[in-house]
Amino acid sequence: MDFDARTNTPGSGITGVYRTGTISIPIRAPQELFVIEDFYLRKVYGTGTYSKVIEAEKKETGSVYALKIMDKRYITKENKISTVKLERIVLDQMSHPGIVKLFFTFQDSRSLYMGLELCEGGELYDQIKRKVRLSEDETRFYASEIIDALEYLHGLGLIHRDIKPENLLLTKNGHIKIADFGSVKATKEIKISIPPNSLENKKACSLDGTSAYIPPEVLNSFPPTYGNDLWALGCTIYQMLSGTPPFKDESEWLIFQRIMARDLNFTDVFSNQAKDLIDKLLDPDPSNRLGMGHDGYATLKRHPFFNGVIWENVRDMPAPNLSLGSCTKEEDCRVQESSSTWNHTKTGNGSKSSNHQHQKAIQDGTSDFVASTDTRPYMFRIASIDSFDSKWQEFLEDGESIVMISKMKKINKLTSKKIQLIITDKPKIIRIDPSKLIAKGDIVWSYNPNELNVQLISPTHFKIFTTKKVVSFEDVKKRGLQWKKTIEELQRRC
Ligand SMILES: Nc1ncnc2c1ncn2[C@@H]1O[C@H](COP(=O)(O)OP(=O)(O)OP(=O)(O)O)[C@@H](O)[C@H]1O
Repeated sequence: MDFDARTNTPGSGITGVYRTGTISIPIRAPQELFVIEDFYLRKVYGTGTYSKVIEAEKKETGSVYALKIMDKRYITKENKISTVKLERIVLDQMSHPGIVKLFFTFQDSRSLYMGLELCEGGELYDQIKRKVRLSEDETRFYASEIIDALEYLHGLGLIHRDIKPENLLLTKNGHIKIADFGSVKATKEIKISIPPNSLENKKACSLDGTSAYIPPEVLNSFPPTYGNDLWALGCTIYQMLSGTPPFKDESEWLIFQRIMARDLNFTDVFSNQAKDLIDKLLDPDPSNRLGMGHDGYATLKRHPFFNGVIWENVRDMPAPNLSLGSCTKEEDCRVQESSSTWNHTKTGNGSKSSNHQHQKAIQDGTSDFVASTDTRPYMFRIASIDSFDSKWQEFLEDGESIVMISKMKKINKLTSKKIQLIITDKPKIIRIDPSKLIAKGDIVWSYNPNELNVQLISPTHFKIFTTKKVVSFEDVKKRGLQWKKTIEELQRRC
């Protein structure tokens, strides 16, 4: 990541240039030469798969931000560099009251930092949980603000791909801001500058998003469309009104079955208008969903559920009262403002933990936040992320990219072995011993499903059949279906 923070174009709001290959993208939020000690670190707002978000006050100015701290080791190990770059570039160029703002970035040897607009009201998810379910007026308010922001996002040619109540944050005044652009996808209609290759459909066959909000066409490996976000909006509106998402079950596998079967049930809490709106957003055909027609969002906004909403001034509507949690100061997990830096290793299973889980972990002493002192010279601490080569690159040929990668167990009759399974866009299925970093041989690729196919035994167990052998795997992250779909999609590309 090559960034010239000193380039300043007066009057344009542009404060620097992001260089990627031969392309230069003007950027507004500069990469600063800050260090973590420049901030008072306060409440932990949440943890993501490879990040934590902490309230941080800049000591010098008193300005308060949501500091998103991302673990470089994890980003490189899981091949997320391009994802993080795209999120940063996209956030930088958006300007809408319904989308969280990026103010600056900086980095040290361990982490990348994004200084984001703080959303003190927490997640919409917490509001739903605390109130059990939201009234139709409250739902209308939040849905209108989400639609306003989605219309802007789609108008720029971007698909969010992870719309859900956890990624819809609230300001202290109770207004919605869409956050977490880690799954964002640029379409061919893109109207902002993005790094080269971001349009390549490398991940078309991967299951991005959160299981309960994934639309059926994504489970069927179709490329993403704006319709993905409209399906997720339908699920979110359902969840606001009833307290739970429409497709829920004990495992991801069972949730997917319900989505595919469109097993949608409405209880008495739904008015006819709400039912009709949700039904039309959860249309199995993405091109039929409200908001996807030739007049774009107009039909969606005209739906009777939104009667009375003045779309031109949607952000001026009075927000519902926030139901605030009973966070005590002790739970606030305040951290000392000493010259500490943070050892932010990835959280256990990579899943997101809520503030409460995290605060409990801190009380239990099991938090993965450990104060430490980085004694390395400053120049080392501002090394660019591009200098951190992914350890898997050596197993790839020039120009070959990873489509999917998982750590799992290869099950033999009596034993099992840890293995890193990688599938590339070549396509090639590579097995690597993750501790010795030695290639354990490829699984012979074939475009013919009679010669290579995947059988799903359970969400965690799957077998890859080739003409020569059968290899059995256990993926504790339950990505068996994802592996099956990915292999099948790559076979279809032939
Ligand atoms: N600007 C913000 N203000 C307040 N809280 C925030 C902000 N951004 C994120 N959070 C909180 O931090 C949590 C983690 O956010 P983060 O973006 O790091 O993870 P994520 O990308 O949502 O997770 P994952 O990578 O697993 O999808 C969010 O769910 C949210 O509760």
